[in-house]
Amino acid sequence: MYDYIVVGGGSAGCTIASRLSESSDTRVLLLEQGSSDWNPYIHMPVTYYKTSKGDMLTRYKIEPQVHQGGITPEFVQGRVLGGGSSVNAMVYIRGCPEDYDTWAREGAYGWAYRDVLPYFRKAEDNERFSGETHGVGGPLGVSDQRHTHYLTKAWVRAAQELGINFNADFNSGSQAGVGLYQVTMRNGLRCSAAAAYIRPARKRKNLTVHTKSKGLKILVENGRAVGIEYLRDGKVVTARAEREVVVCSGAIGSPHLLLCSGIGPADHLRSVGVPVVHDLPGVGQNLQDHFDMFLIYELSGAHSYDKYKKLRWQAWAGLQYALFRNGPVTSNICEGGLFWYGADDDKLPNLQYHFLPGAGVEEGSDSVPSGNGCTTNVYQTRPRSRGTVKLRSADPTRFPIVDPNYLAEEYDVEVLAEGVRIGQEILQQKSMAKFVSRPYRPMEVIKTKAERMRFVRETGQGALHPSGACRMGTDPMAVVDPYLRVHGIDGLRVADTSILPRLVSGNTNAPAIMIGERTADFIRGNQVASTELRLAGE
Ligand SMILES: Cc1cc2nc3c(=O)[nH]c(=O)nc-3n(C[C@H](O)[C@H](O)[C@H](O)COP(=O)(O)OP(=O)(O)OC[C@H]3O[C@@H](n4cnc5c(N)ncnc54)[C@H](O)[C@@H]3O)c2cc1C
Repeated sequence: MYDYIVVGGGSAGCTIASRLSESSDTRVLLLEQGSSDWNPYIHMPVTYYKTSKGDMLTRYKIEPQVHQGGITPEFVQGRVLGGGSSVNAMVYIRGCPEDYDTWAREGAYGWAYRDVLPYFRKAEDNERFSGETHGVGGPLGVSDQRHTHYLTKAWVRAAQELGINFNADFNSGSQAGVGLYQVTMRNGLRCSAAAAYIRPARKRKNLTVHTKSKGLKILVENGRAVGIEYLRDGKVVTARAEREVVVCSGAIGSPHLLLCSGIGPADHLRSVGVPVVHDLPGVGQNLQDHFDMFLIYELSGAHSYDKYKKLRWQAWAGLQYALFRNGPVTSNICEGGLFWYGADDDKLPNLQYHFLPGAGVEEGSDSVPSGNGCTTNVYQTRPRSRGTVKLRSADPTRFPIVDPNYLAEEYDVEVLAEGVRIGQEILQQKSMAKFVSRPYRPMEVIKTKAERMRFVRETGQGALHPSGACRMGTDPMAVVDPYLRVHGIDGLRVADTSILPRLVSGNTNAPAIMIGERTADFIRGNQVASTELRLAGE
């Protein structure tokens, strides 16, 4: 018997399990379907792209995308202790203050920027920044890049040559501008949620971590979650929770687990033969994701990390890392960042760029024929398109039907087309022009908006930031309330990126960890920090 069962050992789940187990009289079970994070490719920053080989990712087969001519782009999620934070590109971004203020205005009371900022700071151990916006001494190492490629610096200069301001801190509350990302690393190693939160807690007798353990069904008795049925070593076992079950199975895993447990839209559950435990129409709705465009270039020489594909360069970089813990092995590759404006009707930057001095690094992106390339990717930070997660079958070991419904809104295509235009212009500036021999994807500088829009529809793919399918709020379609308690079921919370009412303007790992910190505080009754939190009827 446990007090709390946390289902899913990703960014949010590791944070919650660690925080709850700080009280030695609290018994916590953390279940993770993937393996433990033993693989060295997780921890050496530059090898993060290698985590995509093997079984550290769940590869969802998404539905044919109606607004992309029926193609089915890649859609992966972390499947290992640490979840996304163990396989991601380590870019540390929180979104902008207005994201959270919008959540609060729309019914996620108590989640305004001033409410969430203390939790970003609580998590953070920033190497360079301190003060009102940043935290020092928290579990999550946030560092400057130990190695920045000269091509990235050239790209940062090129953006400035186009009239874009330099921004030294994208998390200051003002995103606009170009600069270098801070990264979730400590001492030249990845600082995943598992490394930051679980590793220091592993010795606690009151924390049990079961990897290779997949939650199949939340057990509900008399309207209260009392435990979980899960698969371990080929056997179905049951664990009971005296206080709460906290679902942290990620943007797809969490709605999937609720649906398999009979918590979701009643008609849909019946249609696949799942007995209805609680009719909650919003489960699986409101799925959103950033949508990435890749601009790939051939370089005139070995001016990028691509040269490290050769063994002799790898040996050299490996030696530098072994001796000094610095050099190219410490790069997260997504080094350069830019937030900029893609629509006249939006006062805030709504485009985010990542610059990679290399090609073919990210899921689904191409390398170049000469072997020496670089990549700019750009997504719209606040997409309007919405998709769904539904059950294919009542069998919880089968993948759900995931339809992100990318580009359903024409507005999204237009913003992205503008993103492509600006991205190509940056590469034409003098600081970059001297390194670039030709555009590779697309094959030329696109001249018209119509062609850019076609390029967006034909070549874009999800940016691996799915969110929103267990939306927080106080209206009938909301799945969890602002304390992240599932509406209508006692003793059950959902806490991860699936609760986002709207995607944040940027990468999603830091927000997931913030949600984890906040949830642990809610559970422990420390709700005073959110003075504005008022629930309808309370
Ligand atoms: C390749 C990649 C690159 C990315 N790059 C960045 C980046 O650079 N910066 C950034 O901020 N964000 C990035 N992201 C996104 C970010 O890492 C995720 O959004 C974030 O980690 C999500 O946290 P979470 O807690 O919501 O879910 P996750 O971290 O996905 O955790 C969910 C966990 O639950 C487990 N699980 C699922 N179902 C079950 C079940 N039934 N039983 C038990 N366990 C289950 C999963 O295996 C997983 O470990 C990236 C994501 C990916 C995949």
